[in-house]
Amino acid sequence: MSKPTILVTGGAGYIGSHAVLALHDAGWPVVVADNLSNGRREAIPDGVPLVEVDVGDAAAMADLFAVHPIAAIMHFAGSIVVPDSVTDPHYYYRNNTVASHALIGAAMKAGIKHILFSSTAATYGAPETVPLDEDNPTRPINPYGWSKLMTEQMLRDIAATGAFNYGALRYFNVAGADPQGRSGQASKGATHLLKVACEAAVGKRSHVDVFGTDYPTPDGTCIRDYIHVSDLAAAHVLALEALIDSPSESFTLNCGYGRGTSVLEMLDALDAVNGSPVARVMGERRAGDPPQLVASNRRLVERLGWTPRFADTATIVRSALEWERRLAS
Ligand SMILES: NC(=O)c1ccc[n+]([C@@H]2O[C@H](COP(=O)([O-])OP(=O)(O)OC[C@H]3O[C@@H](n4cnc5c(N)ncnc54)[C@H](O)[C@@H]3O)[C@@H](O)[C@H]2O)c1
Ligand SMILES: O=c1ccn([C@@H]2O[C@H](COP(=O)(O)OP(=O)(O)O[C@H]3O[C@H](CO)[C@H](O)[C@H](O)[C@H]3O)[C@@H](O)[C@H]2O)c(=O)[nH]1
Repeated sequence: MSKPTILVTGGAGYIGSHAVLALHDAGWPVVVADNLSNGRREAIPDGVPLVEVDVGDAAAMADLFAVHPIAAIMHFAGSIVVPDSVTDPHYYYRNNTVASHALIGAAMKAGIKHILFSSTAATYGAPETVPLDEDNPTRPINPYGWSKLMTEQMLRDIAATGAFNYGALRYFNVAGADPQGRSGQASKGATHLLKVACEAAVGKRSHVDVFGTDYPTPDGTCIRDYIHVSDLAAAHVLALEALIDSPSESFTLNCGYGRGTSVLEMLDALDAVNGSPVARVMGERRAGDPPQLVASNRRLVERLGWTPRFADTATIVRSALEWERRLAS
């Protein structure tokens, strides 16, 4: 039987483009909705239609749904920089929460029955203990985390009426690039640690700043759970299948490896792969950074049968560096 068509919002962006590749590789028809505010047309494979649209524009989304027979939505579109959400919370609530509300309304009118949502470990705030399972209290410490948690709440309440089922995937720190070199992180003004460090490795920056060396961690720098973007994309395909197979069940799942890596450990791994050290400047803490975020992925593995393929830190770093070299060449 042929597969139904999936709408990927934000499919021209970093993670969304990897999900588009995973769907496309597995034979799912895909349509991308992206306003290209932070995405790249080149990230979308040939043959996949791109509709340039703001997902918060309900009328434009209704037009899209009238033209394309969409069975399910993977909703990646949104704004992602935590410090920006602190300086401009109004914009973050608009582009994340309000736009999602409009998209959900248009999807309901079009009779779409499955929504997979990009949520975040930022919904947990600054937890006292790790690893975190999905029942940990959600107490965001920045507007970005709140904007995502509010969207989760809308989905939960509306799904309870039977309108659709949904999956909320709470990503931990997404890193790396497509092992075949077809996509990677390309946005300008990058702020993510490995991306910034790879830019320094290829000479686009003079150094990488280490934000805080006095955290209560073994080496004093923050600990995160870095997940390879292609493993995350594979989890999305499994989650989509679960939503379609069990239309009365919704779920919230952490996406990480259950492994903590400090900032310095990540930079050491890059130096090893690069073969020469990237200059580091030890600096002050960055506002809003929790000391540690590590996932328990027990539910993800049990619920979806997810098996990571690219978890090795050197593999993550190598793919990110190769992509950065490709961008620089
Ligand atoms: N990168 C991470 O580590 C991380 C971690 C947790 C959650 N997430 C979530 O994953 C999703 C994707 O993140 P990413 O890192 O790929 O970011 P990204 O900026 O590369 O991709 C987001 C895409 O959405 C598009 N977009 C933004 N607002 C839009 C709008 N209103 N209408 C249409 N398109 C719009 C952008 O043009 C871009 O292509 C986001 O929702 C983000 O919050 C990311
Ligand atoms: O140049 C840099 C960039 C980052 N860091 C440090 O590296 C760690 C990771 O920072 P990132 O900016 O790469 O990622 P965050 O942990 O801040 O946030 C990411 O993961 C979160 C969930 O864990 C959210 O989902 C968010 O959207 C996503 O950007 C932090 O301790 C940060 O202080 C540096 O030392 N130098």
